[in-house]
Amino acid sequence: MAVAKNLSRTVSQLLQTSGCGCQASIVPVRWIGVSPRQVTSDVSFHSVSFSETDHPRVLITGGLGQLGVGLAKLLRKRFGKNNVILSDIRKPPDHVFYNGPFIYSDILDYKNLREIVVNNRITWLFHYSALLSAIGEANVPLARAVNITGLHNILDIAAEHSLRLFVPSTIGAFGPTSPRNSTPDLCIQRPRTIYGVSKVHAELMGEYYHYRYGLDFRCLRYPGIISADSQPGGGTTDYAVQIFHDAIKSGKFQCNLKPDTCLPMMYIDDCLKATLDVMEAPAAALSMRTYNINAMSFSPEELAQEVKKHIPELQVTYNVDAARQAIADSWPMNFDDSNARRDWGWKHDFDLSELVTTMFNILGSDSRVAQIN
Ligand SMILES: NC(=O)c1ccc[n+]([C@@H]2O[C@H](COP(=O)([O-])OP(=O)(O)OC[C@H]3O[C@@H](n4cnc5c(N)ncnc54)[C@H](O)[C@@H]3O)[C@@H](O)[C@H]2O)c1
Ligand SMILES: C[C@@H](O)[C@H](N)C(=O)O
Repeated sequence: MAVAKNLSRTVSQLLQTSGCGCQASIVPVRWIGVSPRQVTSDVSFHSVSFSETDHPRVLITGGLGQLGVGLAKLLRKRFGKNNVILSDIRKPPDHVFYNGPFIYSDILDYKNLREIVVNNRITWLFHYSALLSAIGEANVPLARAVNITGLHNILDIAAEHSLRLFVPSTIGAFGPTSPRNSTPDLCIQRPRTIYGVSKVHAELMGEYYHYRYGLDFRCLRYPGIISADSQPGGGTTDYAVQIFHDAIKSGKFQCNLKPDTCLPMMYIDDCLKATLDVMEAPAAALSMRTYNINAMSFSPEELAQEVKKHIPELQVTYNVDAARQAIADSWPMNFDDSNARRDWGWKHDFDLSELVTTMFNILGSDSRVAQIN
């Protein structure tokens, strides 16, 4: 009886304790032995710390996708080139390899991850590795491994080494039973894709580690992100990037979503700015650990109208992909990001017309360069 009472007191204390009050001694440490390439025994695994005046030492996983290279550029400007390490399982192109530290890292290899964090004295981790919505449905076992098992590795490493951890979530973490117009931070989340399920899992696990072990977990739910100099990696919102490339190349675009499919979207600079801002926000400002962020919502039809202001001869046709359409129909149409705006001052800079003009400024100058060469 006494044991049961003690146990229930301990559990309720844990549930009430804020993340910051947790003890390091209860951090889950996986003992997996020492790899031959690992650091020598006189180095303390728990010596990594940085004061507010130091720059963080950053690792980005899955850094060669649509968002990672841009994030590394932004963080290197702020914290110094050598303080930001990009990693991925793919071979980096020259312009990435020669522009700052790059390292091979498979997030499914726990030992290797730990070695990288220890040897490089990492203090902040941005976890970008994932299989996105459409490609995840095409390979569920791989998506489950990368998005769920990989995340478990990241969480344990981050808790063990007291890292500040950023994990992006997505509009895809909501489903057909969530309010779609608009979708608040806290509401029912029953996504129907492995991508969405894995992202809800990431949100909940990150928050659990925060309250249970004091992990400094920070998470933003990104809308569909639009960028000019990096290609999307197999998502449902990819059409909104492809239209620019096809408009410039051929003046024709075949859209795989219905013309009136409205989804939240954002220009990459806003997305990366929000990511850095939430990581730099004082912990006391964060009333939650997972926030929606938003900039605009539009449909393919509305985007095409805006693109035609720059390329009036553009011809758009629709050849709907049933799988992608079903995903899009289950996602938010509008995203309520009022908590992020209130708590840490989130504010987007790009609306639809600025986004389209910026895309053509970048892609237009690129294509002119290509023609000259
Ligand atoms: N791009 C968007 O519109 C968008 C929107 C919402 C959320 N997000 C999230 O932001 C993050 C980055 O998105 P992105 O668009 O750059 O994704 P992406 O698909 O373009 O890139 C993901 C990267 O993960 C890497 N990867 C795959 N398996 C790996 C493994 N085992 N180990 C290490 N790396 C591995 C891939 O090689 C790839 O470079 C993802 O978590 C994604 O869910 C993106
Ligand atoms: C929305 C986002 O998570 C991604 N661009 C996808 O479509 O899968």
